[in-house]
Amino acid sequence: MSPSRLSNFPADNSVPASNSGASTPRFFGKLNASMIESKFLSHPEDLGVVAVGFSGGQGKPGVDAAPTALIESGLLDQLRDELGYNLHGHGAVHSYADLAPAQDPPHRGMKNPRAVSAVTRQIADQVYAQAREGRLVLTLGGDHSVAIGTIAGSARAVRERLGGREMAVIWVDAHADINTPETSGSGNIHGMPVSFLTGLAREEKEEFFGWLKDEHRISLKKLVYIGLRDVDAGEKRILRENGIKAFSMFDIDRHGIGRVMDMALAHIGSDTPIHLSFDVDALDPMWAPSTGTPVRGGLTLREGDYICEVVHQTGSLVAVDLVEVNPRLAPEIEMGAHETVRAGCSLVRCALGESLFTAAMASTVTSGSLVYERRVVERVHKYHWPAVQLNVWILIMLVASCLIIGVFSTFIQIQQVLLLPIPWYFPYYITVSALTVSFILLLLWLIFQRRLLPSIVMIGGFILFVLWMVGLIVTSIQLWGPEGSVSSNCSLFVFGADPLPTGQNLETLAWLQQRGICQSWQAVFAFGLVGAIFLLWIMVMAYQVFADDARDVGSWGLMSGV
Ligand SMILES: NC(=[NH2+])NCCC[C@H](N)C(=O)O
Repeated sequence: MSPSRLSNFPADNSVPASNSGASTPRFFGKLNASMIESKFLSHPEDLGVVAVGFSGGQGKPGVDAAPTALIESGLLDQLRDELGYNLHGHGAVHSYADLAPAQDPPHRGMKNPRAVSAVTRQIADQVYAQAREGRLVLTLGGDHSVAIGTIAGSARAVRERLGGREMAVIWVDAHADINTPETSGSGNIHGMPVSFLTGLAREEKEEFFGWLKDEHRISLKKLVYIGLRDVDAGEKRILRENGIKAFSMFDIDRHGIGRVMDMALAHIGSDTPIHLSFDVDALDPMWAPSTGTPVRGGLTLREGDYICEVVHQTGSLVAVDLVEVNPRLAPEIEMGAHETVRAGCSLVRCALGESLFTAAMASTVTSGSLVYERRVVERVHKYHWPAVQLNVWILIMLVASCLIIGVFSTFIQIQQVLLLPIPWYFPYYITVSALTVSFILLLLWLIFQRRLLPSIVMIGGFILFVLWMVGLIVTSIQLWGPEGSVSSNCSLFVFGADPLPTGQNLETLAWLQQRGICQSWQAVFAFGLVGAIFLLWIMVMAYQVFADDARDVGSWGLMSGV
């Protein structure tokens, strides 16, 4: 993070706001909004802009001045002149002063509940009105409570336009903002929007977010966090209990932003519209100091830009929020507000396709139909097999298989010596047992390679279980079947022989041999039964290992750093 990185900015961004449009080299002309084909927008070249000058979701004044600061720094001009969007609804920064209630005492501990509810309701309508037209919607906040409105509005429009389809949300933030009124320590609603949007927090009364209906809500399964590093205890519990996909700064350090985004987008899938809600405090205060709740150890500006770029490249983007820029804060940091606004502009331009514009201009080979394939995602699984149980299973199955092989090989020999035919199930059971031994060897090899996949174990276990059951049933029929059953012969002639032959003579030897055969039958049955049960057990074990993984990967399980 050398200061020289600052010089990476396009030159036009450092010129004072209002001339930035004029400073654009003329030959750029007006290009198509984006080189990426939009999957869900009918008018991707149209950008609905909602500028929200609202700060009631938290206590620090100034965040309501952000839209004006962003616009004055030339953001909208750049979107129109350089990225080629047709802007809609960008005429005014809304202050929602008319919605301020005369009195607004706390409700369930929430501060300014009536004001935030009324304003977000109005924002929902504004965003919906733009999104309904099949436009991309950009909301400039405001504090993060405004996302109650933006997401409610775009979720509703997506459902309506795309036949009830659900929308995913990528929430880039240092905070999870998923407190319920009851878990919140501050009472600030900018720490609660996600709980209202997912239905974790609910209210009947219209004036306290009772206007949020199912059509406005998003599923907890379609929510992905990126950049978390300051999560309240109650929020951690909510994330864990609901298995919410969350990539903390720890995950970004470990895997890198590239892999984290691959995993995040793989979770969402390529067939789901995406709403990107970007809180500028996800960036490290080094890049964005002027924000209400800065937390050190955040994203670099480049990482933030990258997130926006790859989300744009999916072609699934339907709406973008940029919130929590507060130009009045961090006056002690030289150019702090300017830098924060600049960072915000950079994020928005990336989300709206700037890098592609640059890439296409710079490339000598790409044409207008530049398409970025999303890389095939390789998910990292960490399966936790119960070591002791697995070892016991392997040992017992080995013993059972070897015993059955031994017994039936002996039986075959005996039949041969006695010149009797060999029944089919002798070689059958030997084959099944040999297969079991091979399966165990395969498992051992996979364990050694650290690639023991539950699916392999489940499929193998199931096939062997079926084969093994056939053997077990045939043995039972031989033992207790209707005619000349082994069991009754044994108890009658062998165990029940009266008097028991004794002494060193052929009769005694023959009796001993017969007793051995009878006992072998019993052992085969016993181990056949044990084997079948153990094969069931390994399938259950594999299923549990699989289920544990599904709960862990990429969700709170990876977030040991928070
Ligand atoms: N959007 C934000 N900056 N949120 C900060 C939330 C901080 C804290 N978790 C709270 O509930 O108050």
